[in-house]
Amino acid sequence: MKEKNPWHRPVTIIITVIGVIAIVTLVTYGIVLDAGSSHTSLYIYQWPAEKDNNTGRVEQKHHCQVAGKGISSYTATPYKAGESLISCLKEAKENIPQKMHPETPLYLGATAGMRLLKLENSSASDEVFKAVEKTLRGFPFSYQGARLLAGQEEGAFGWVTVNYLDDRLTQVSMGGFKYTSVHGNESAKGALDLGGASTQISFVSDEYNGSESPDNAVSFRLYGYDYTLYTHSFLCYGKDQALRLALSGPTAIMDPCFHKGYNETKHYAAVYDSPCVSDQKPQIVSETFIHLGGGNFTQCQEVIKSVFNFTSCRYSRCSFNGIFQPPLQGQFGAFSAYFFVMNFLNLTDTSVPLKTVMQKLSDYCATPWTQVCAYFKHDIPLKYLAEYCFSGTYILTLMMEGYNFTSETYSSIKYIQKIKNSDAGWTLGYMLNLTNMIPAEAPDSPPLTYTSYVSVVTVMAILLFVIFILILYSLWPKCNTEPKII
Ligand SMILES: O=c1ccn([C@@H]2O[C@H](COP(=O)(O)OP(=O)(O)O)[C@@H](O)[C@H]2O)c(=O)[nH]1
Repeated sequence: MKEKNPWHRPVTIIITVIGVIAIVTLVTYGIVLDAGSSHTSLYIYQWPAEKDNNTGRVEQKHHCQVAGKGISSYTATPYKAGESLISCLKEAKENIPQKMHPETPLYLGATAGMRLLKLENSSASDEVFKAVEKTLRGFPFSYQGARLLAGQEEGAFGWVTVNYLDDRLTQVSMGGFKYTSVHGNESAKGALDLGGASTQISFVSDEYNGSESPDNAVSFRLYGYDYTLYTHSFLCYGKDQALRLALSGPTAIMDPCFHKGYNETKHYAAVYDSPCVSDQKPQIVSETFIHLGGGNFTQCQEVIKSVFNFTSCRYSRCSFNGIFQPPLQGQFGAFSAYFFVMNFLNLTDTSVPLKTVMQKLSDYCATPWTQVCAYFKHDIPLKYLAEYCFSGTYILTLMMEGYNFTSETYSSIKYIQKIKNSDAGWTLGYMLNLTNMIPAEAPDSPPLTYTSYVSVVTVMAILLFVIFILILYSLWPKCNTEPKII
């Protein structure tokens, strides 16, 4: 009889061990599309399958930016809103193993652009949603719906994302000794989100329990702690709509928020075709106007202040437009356009005194347009480049005048784009909520990141393998052993 190859057994063991690793490191995926006013982004999240529903740390695996404008811009040709998503959905197919496609939840949430479209033309908004749904259903994922997020949800889920990624929600227990690392109101971080059409502020305050202005309250129980979050979304106060608010009115032509030398002929329709400003359209025959830059930060601040209403407040305290806001508390993470703008302006360092930040922005606004263009035109589209003086001034005015930050509390704000490789924004919080991934009660074991989890499993598997080999070696029949004659 042919003698068995002695290497068969180790090979079998290696294959078994690899198989075990493959099973225990199975990954679950989720996809969320953020259909914003200016553009749509697709995010793929991943987490260890076996930690589903527990403390498994969800991480962003992939981000795809849909080409073109936001879905709300396709009112004339709604099917194109659906088609615009195809290339990112194809990318998602490539980034998620095929066998996982049917169990990968797919969500789309639309924000302020679609809120405005719904106000303006509800049937057009329905058509866009239908087109988008048709495309999403055509992909092999588990379609979970395309819907309009309320401003309050956008704010609250942004807050959940920031605090989840920052590990500010969990209670850690180690070696039987349970201690609270960071938790509750004292250490939760506020969230400031600036979009194109709306802006959100969300934070917990010891002085807010939801009894005053209950519409601003969202309550959660997360990892054993109760939170009553204050949140408000200001529709029309995203940076693109705020620019329209600032441009509208008789003083629009010489604009201090644009650089000196900026001179563009623009259509009135492009400014006024939004429900945020449509009632302010001037009664003039001309279709166009000349937009001239004045490059003056102080005057720009005055123009921007005029888009906020500080006169009426029926609560104990307000931010602006008669909206209640409790006293600011703790640290804040400012993301989305807050980051894009301040990063471009090189002003993300909030340890720099506010006075210096304002001086730098003032110098930037005073830079002639020809000089700005010559310096940046190869890297940044001119339309965006022209708006950074306005956007930076808007951000500082919104924070200081609108939300009541002071030169002392300005340093409590951190401009952030990503936390641990995941983008800050509402999408992760939305998915965590819909997949019930954050337990109401505290878990027993400390959470591991996916990478640490895989590392631990791999080290354990290698150890097991080494032990197997050692046992095998000790039991292996020794070929050179002399046969004993009894
Ligand atoms: O690299 C970028 C990407 C976006 N934006 C701006 O950030 C805002 C993002 O708005 P979005 O459409 O995401 O949000 P929504 O209005 O729906 O809240 C828009 O003003 C964009 O022009 C930017 O300045 N730089």
